[in-house]
Amino acid sequence: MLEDLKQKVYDANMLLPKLDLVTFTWGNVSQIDRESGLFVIKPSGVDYDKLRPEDMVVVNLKGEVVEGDMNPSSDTPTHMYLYNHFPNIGGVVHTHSPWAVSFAQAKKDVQAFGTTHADTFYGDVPAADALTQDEIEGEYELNTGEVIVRTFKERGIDPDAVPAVLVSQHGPFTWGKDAADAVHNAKVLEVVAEMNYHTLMLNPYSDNHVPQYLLDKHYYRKHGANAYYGQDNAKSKDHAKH
Ligand SMILES: O=C(CO)[C@@H](O)[C@H](O)COP(=O)(O)O
Repeated sequence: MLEDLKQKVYDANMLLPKLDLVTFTWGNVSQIDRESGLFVIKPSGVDYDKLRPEDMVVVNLKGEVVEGDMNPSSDTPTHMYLYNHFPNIGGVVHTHSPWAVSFAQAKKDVQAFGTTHADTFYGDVPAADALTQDEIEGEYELNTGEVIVRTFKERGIDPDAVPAVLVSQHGPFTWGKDAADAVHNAKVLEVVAEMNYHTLMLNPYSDNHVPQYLLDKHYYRKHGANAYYGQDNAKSKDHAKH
C-alpha cells in the first residue's frame, strides 16, 4: 500500500546523508497521506546504504503499524503527535545535525538575524523544554511531541510560519508541506544555526533581529496576503501591502 508515498519518503530519507544532515542512522523522515490518515516513516536503525523503498513502514495516527516488516523509527511517536496537532503539515524530519543540536542542547533559540533565516522561518526557531517522561501503563514514554506542541502554544508561535523546533537534550525537528519540504527546512535550519553561532561570536550583543513586520512580509510573500499569521487578518493585509 501507498507505494508512491513510500518512494517519496525513501527519496527524502536518502537526502539526509547527501545534505550532511546525519551521521550513521541518526535521523528520520516521514510523510502523511491526510486522506487515509496513514503516514510512512523510515524503519529504525537501518543504514542508509542498505535502505530500500519497500522497507518504509506504514503507521496510523494511533501509532499502530499498518504495514511493514521492520520497526518504525524510534521517533515515530513524535512524528505522529505532530501530525495530530499541526493539521497543515505533510512531512516531518528529525536529525542530529551538529549546529542545530548544539543550540538544542544549549536550550537557545536560533534567532532571525537576517533574510537567510527569514526566507524560511518567519520568526525565531524556539528551543523547547527538556524531554518529559510520563509513566504510561508502566512504560516510560518520552513525550517529545507534547513538549514541542506545548512550546508553540505557550509562546504563541504559528507552526506554519516557523516549521522547526530545537528539542533540548535531543535535537531539531522540522516539518513542511511534504517530506522533501521538511528536509529543505532541516538543511536551512542547520545552515542558519551555524550562522547564528558566528553572528553571536562576532557580536554577542547582536540585536539586529529582523523586525517582526518584515518577517510577516516574507511570510505573506510566500503564503499569500490572506495567510493568517497569528494576527488580525486586516492588519496582516496592511503589512503585506508595504
Ligand atoms: O535520538 C535517537 C535515538 O536516541 C533517534 O533520533 C535516532 O537518532 C534515530 O533513530 P531511528 O529513526 O533510526 O529509530
